[in-house]
Amino acid sequence: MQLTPLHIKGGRALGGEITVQHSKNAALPVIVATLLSREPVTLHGIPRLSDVYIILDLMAHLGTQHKWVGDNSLELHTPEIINTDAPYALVSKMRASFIVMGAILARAGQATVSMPGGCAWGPRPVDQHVKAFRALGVTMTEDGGNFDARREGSLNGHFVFELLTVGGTHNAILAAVLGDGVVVLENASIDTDVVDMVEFLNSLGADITGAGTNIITVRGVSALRGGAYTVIPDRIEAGTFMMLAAATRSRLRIRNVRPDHLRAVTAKLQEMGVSVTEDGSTLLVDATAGELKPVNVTTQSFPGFPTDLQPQMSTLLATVPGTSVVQDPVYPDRLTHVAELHRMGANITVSGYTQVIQGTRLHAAPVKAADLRAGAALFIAALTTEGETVIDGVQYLNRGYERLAERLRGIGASVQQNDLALAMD
Ligand SMILES: CC(=O)N[C@H]1[C@@H](OP(=O)(O)OP(=O)(O)OC[C@H]2O[C@@H](n3ccc(=O)[nH]c3=O)[C@H](O)[C@@H]2O)O[C@H](CO)[C@@H](O)[C@@H]1O
Ligand SMILES: C=C(OP(=O)(O)O)C(=O)O
Repeated sequence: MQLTPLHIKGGRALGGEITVQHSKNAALPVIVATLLSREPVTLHGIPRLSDVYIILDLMAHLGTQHKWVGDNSLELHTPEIINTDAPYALVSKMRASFIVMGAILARAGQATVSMPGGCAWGPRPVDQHVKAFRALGVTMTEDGGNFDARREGSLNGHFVFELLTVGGTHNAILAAVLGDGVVVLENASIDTDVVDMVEFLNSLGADITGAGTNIITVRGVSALRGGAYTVIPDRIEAGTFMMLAAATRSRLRIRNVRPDHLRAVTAKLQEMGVSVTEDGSTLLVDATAGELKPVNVTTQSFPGFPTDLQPQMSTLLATVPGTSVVQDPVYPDRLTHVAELHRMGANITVSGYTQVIQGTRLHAAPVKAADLRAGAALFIAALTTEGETVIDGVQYLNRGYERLAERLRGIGASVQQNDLALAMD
């Protein structure tokens, strides 16, 4: 859905407190994982985001009935899988939806899922998903832009991922939960979103051990029961607000945080001279005292510095005097924020996946988000500048930040939008 642009006037410090939503990237696989149970499941902490509506559309096609209960709780029930395909029209809207393959395969024995294709910042390969399925006994064929997966019996065996993949680990676990086989995944992702999905599945009766380590063992069970679960807080949204506080030289109290999910981010901000204090599930970020220092940042899989915070960090560093170097080997083409920041006066030179950033004072300009975290980078940049910045491409922000304009206004930001309505279910 096309949304009207955000009009942001910045250049002044923000203050007060902001509450972080629950995690988009944990909620999506947990929602998909409900496909494995015939019983009703209630999920709490589901952010009202366009990505969530897209996955719910896809699941409705597969046979899931859903009902929102209050603002952020969702009842889901999949008594039967009524279709075993995930068509291009639905998968292409959100590449992460490829993990429905594992869940459909587990429940129905066969799945046909459209190839996810590339995205605004480069290729999003699924070769590791496919290799894992094959190694575990699934017959995989490719035809007409679709992957077809079939299993005769239960999944069984070992697979060593060639690289750390969050979605690949989700997919392989989902495929192995039901049945009587034993699957061992080595070099598995230790990401918080993998751990959250496993804790959810185990709460329904799955038998998965080792989540949060590089070796995950899935022992098949005959069926899952229903239940209720609350998704973890969104560490990427929390990190975005931490960088917003630093970039606007503000003092912000950020609530509903798992500080242990943000250690790499906290350490980098502290290295820059930002004060970050933990108090239970609250972080106090204070960038009001003294000049900030430039730093070098390289993205890594969890627990390293997340690629999903790279554009926001690059923007913060674009405001810090001196030279910083930011490298994103996880997604080497994730650079759509750079040309837009240039329009705002940023001094960033790009070579491969390396940005060399000379800090300066940014100025307002009309800009356009081409993807979600580039959009986050732009609202941070806008809030550092005097004058009015108009940000187009707001539909990308609605993929990941719930009621953004309203919540930014709550910490003193001047953010206007004529039509903030999200697509409703
Ligand atoms: C909805 C969701 O949770 N998305 C997140 C998830 O995406 P996603 O799960 O798609 O990302 P992966 O962890 O799979 O990707 C990590 C790296 O592995 C590569 N790769 C991945 C799979 C594969 O089969 N082959 C391959 O080469 C990717 O190109 C990338 O370089 O983790 C990414 C990395 O933390 C985040 O940026 C995304 O926000
Ligand atoms: C890139 C992201 O999501 P996706 O993997 O769905 O594109 C993100 O959350 O920053």
